[in-house]
Amino acid sequence: MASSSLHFSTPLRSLYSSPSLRRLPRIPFQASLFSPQPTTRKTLALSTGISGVSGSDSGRFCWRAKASMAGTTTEKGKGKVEVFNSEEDLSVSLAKYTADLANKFSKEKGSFTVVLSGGSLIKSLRKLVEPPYVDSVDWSTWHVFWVDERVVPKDHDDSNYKLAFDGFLSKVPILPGNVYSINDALPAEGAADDYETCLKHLVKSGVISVSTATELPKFDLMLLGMGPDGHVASLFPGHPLVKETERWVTFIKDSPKPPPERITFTFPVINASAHIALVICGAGKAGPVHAALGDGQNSDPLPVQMVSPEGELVWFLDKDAASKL
Ligand SMILES: O=C1O[C@H](COP(=O)(O)O)[C@@H](O)[C@H](O)[C@H]1O
Repeated sequence: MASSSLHFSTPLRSLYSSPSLRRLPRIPFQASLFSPQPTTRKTLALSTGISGVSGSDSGRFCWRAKASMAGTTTEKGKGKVEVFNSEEDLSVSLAKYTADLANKFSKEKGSFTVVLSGGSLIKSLRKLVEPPYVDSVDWSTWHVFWVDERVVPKDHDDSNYKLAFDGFLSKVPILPGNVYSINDALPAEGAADDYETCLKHLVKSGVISVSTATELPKFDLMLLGMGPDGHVASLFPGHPLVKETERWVTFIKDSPKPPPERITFTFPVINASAHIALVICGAGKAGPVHAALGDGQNSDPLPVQMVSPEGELVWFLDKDAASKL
């Protein structure tokens, strides 16, 4: 198959050349991150020292949209929400969440498929490449994908691959052949086609699970960021691509956020996921967070409001991002 993984022309590519597809990745944990906590207000409850969570998580708050509901689950479709005192606390918890899921899936099926975003998410993954996880995770089972990528060379500063490589992938022993980056030698449309073909091959070979409900690829975990305008992946508010239902991977040439040319997973694929972590920090993102998790309704939902996985949705928010809740 002519996968983008075969086309490593930059120095970085040589690190990940693969006999078959273009890949790279690896992790473990799972658990009761969201053990029931007493709430003190009807719509917003903050508590610390959640049972079953390590001391390093002591800065985490537990927020529930509906205090009347049992457990920590928010309103149907909105997922579980965790609010942290700081981005530092969030990154500690995100590392444990990711590592535990990797461990669970690796034990169950011998592999862990994880999808990365670009942007600030990669910095928030930094605890995963530190002890204890850097040594305890079985990185050999990891398969790494990107929910979106900018159509630039892999060694370009705008490349989501480069961002992930520099901040994460270069620090852990994920197998180069298990890292699936886009073919940066192709134009946007070709790169999207190529990546979709790559996914289809991996579904056929059993590397990526399949949703029995939709027959779409079902990734074990998607780690999504969100822009200040409420975009996720490269699906922007008001852009027709948010309504794409046929393609698994598509392209955009008029991204409102530079660079203009990108490829992106579509919502049907995003929402077929077994787990999605929405990782959002900063006061500049409080508006879209409020639109998604507050009590109000908007007739034209932001892309972040269209994230609704088959499986579990968990919001990892710092207190600034949650400040309007
Ligand atoms: O352009 C992009 O932006 C979003 C959000 O980035 P952030 O820096 O505001 O967290 C990111 O999730 C996406 O992958 C990226 O291509």
